[in-house]
Amino acid sequence: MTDETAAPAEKHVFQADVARLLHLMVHSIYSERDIFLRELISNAADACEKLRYEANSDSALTQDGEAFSIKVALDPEAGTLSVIDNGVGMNRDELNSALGTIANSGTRAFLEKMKVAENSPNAAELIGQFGIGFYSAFMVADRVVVETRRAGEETAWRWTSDGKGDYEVSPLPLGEAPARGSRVILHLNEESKEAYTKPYTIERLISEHSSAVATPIDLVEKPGEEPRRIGEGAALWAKNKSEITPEQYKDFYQNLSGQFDEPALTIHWKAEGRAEYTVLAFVPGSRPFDLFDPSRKGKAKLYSRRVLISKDADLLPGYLRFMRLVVDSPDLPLNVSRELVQQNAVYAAIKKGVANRLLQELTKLAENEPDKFDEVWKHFGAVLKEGLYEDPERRDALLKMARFATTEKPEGGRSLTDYVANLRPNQTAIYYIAGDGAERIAASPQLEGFRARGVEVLLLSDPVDAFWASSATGFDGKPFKSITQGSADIKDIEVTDESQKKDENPEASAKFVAAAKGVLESVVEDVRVSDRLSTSPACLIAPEFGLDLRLQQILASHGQAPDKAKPVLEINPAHPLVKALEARTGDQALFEDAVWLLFDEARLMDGEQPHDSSAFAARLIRVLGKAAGAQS
Ligand SMILES: Nc1ncnc2c1ncn2[C@@H]1O[C@H](COP(=O)(O)OP(=O)(O)OP(=O)(O)O)[C@@H](O)[C@H]1O
Repeated sequence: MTDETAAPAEKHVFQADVARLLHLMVHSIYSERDIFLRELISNAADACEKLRYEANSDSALTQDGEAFSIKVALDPEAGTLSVIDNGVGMNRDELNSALGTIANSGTRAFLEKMKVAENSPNAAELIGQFGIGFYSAFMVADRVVVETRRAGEETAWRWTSDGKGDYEVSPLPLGEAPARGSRVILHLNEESKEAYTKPYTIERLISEHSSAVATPIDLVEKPGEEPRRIGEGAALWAKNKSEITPEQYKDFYQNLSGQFDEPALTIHWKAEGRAEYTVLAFVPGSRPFDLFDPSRKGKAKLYSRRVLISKDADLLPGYLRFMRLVVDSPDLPLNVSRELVQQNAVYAAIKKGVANRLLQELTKLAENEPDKFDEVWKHFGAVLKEGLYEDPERRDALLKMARFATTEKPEGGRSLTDYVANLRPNQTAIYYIAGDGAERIAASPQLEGFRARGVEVLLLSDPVDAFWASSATGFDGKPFKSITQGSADIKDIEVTDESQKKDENPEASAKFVAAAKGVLESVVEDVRVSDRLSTSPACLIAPEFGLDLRLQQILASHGQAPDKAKPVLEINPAHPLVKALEARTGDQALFEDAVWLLFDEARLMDGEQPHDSSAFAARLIRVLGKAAGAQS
């Protein structure tokens, strides 16, 4: 016996967050308790994959020759269920850090989310997405014992807890310990005892939730019985497509992603040539919780001949990070560190090949099954659009599949190909307006002249839009043009809405514009007559060169304050107010107040504050007073 096995048991208190998680488990998400088995089997499979990897550089770790397997052992009399693996196991330090704290960032995110939705009906999905794993055992057990021995080590440990606040770690005599790996023994609570010691229930749960696990699973129905194989543990991706059922693909996806939805698209192929590799990839049916995580990391599982190299390889460009996939290549070296693998030439070739193929498949879906693709775009369009400025090489392919809300189709789903087919005579550009909130931008005065001419405008309300749209060169030979910047270029397009045809007096307008410019000189670059207004009296436009107004706003909301260029105020000469002001010469005070108010009103319509709030208030009161006939 070593000194350590003679040492007494150590008591530890759970980290505060673990205690909270355990409380939540038992009280809020109790109805989803079946999930515990999937979580424990997934940990057991991970432990096997970890050891398979480590054994590559140290074959002594698996010299006993025992094949990797997971056993689920039932003992109806004792009321226990055990999940036993011969994977990597844990030493004392690993045990303390893995099963006493919350090391996993997903679990932390889960706790945050549950703060908001304590009794959320979607708790099961949340559990799946955040992978709270091991602690879910306490939904069905009033005591959990983990007996574990790290492969290659001469000490073993027993971890015990009732999940109520603390846990104990004590040495486990080698005679009682597994040769390698872990036994997770659940002493089932009264409500769970019967259900989870019934072989057919367990078999059903395993086939529903764990059938795609890449390690064989055996069931021991009661003590002394021979193990019976119920999961073959074959890597699904290595099989022929024709041998795989849609159910199996779905199970695999759910295991891989931790989500409970149906995949929106399943892509499975084998590449041969410079690098040989197999890919099984899925577009999720809903948004994963960490889609907009600032790290923007993808989640590809990378294997070399079924040995897991990395659980979350950074294989995909950031804008494809929503995809879930497995890549297995015999050409990837196993004897270098995980970090170095990512600098390998074969890895680079795989990376390129995978991204190209995934985009091709998305394009195909957009062309052949537009309704299905619309759903994908609804969930992930905002992410895919990041590729428009990040990946110039694939920009055209991305533009082709992109879908937009437009003035013709505010609900979205419009492609640029359809937009271009709908160009009006003399229309030379693809027009867009970018900004916060689809409804707000759809109500922008800058759109009026375009609507009056039947010119379709893209309504871009994702924050990423202002970035790509200002750098993209065009589509199908037509440049993109912001309708809140520069001149409108739509004079030559015929007005289709008769009611919007203007009755103008160019001379009076020129005078009005010159005088208004004198008043607003300090705050605008120019004042001019507008082509783009039909019902509003005025609007603001960014000058031709410089940053688009909306891009300035978006940058400011991200804490970056670009040097703001002065805007241009455009006036609608056909508006009754402007006409009245043109006609009413001689009241300079009223004219100045009115011009300032027009300027501030245009700012308000753009979601900005008035230029000077107290001056704005004073002017408003003065003008209203005059209108009401108040004595000054
Ligand atoms: N059977 C096991 N063998 C070896 N280590 C294990 C086993 N079960 C759990 N662990 C360790 O405990 C840690 C915590 O497990 P838990 O299931 O809570 O989260 P996780 O598996 O890391 O996260 P996720 O569920 O997102 O994959 C694991 O990362 C692993 O280090």
